Amino acid sequence: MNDSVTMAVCCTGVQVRIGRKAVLHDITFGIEPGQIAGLLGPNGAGKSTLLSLISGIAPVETGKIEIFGQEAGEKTLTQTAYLPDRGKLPSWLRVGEWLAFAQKLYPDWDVDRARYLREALNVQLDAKISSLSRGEEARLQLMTCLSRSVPLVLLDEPFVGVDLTSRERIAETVVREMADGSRTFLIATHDIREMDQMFDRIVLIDKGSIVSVDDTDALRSRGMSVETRYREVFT
Ligand SMILES: Nc1ncnc2c1ncn2[C@@H]1O[C@H](COP(=O)(O)OP(=O)(O)OP(=O)(O)O)[C@@H](O)[C@H]1O
Repeated sequence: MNDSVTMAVCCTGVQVRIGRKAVLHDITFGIEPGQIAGLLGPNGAGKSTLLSLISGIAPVETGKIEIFGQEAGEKTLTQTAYLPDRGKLPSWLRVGEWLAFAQKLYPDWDVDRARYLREALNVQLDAKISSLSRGEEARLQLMTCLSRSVPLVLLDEPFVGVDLTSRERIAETVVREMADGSRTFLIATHDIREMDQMFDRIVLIDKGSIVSVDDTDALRSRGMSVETRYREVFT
């Protein structure tokens, strides 16, 4: 970890219990500004729980999470765009109506970027949200999230239900979106192959504990891909 820069995300000793179950244990890691980080691990590892805390919508009870040096919570909501794993869009609206609403809802909405993403992700404006397939709704949700010009983007399983070629196209689109290095991304995903080349850092988590944090340059210099590292740690 580079101590001379203010980290985009800095988690220190974060613990979470849900009921009697310990879900996160002593989570400590950092993501530097401009990095694209993958949060990877098996089902039930604690990825969604951790992302919701980093997003500021759920309170941190034990430990500390800082977003660009500020404690995660209400004040950092304007700095993060969060795509939750089970988010739902208002089904009674048409896509165009939803996007017009989102533009008013989010002061940081970037009209040009939204137009570019709508075309790149092939989002149809006149469809009713209730009539969208799971993959079409996932693309609309991703588009909504990426159209905001916040410095930190948190994506929880952005590709669920999305077919292979769309996934690859979205990965390319997301890369292009990310390429200027001005924004930091933390992405929880099981689609490691499509994202392999994008990650600068991977945070591997299992049973609520961080198992490893690796910079992908260092992995690649050892001849390892993200996938081979994942298999090494988890099998
Ligand atoms: N509301 C809840 N009540 C009880 N247990 C919960 C609750 N939410 C999460 N958990 C438990 O916390 C653990 C972590 O769940 P979480 O959804 O964060 O994992 P995940 O890594 O995102 O999993 P997946 O890859 O399957 O989406 C799981 O064991 C889950 O059963």
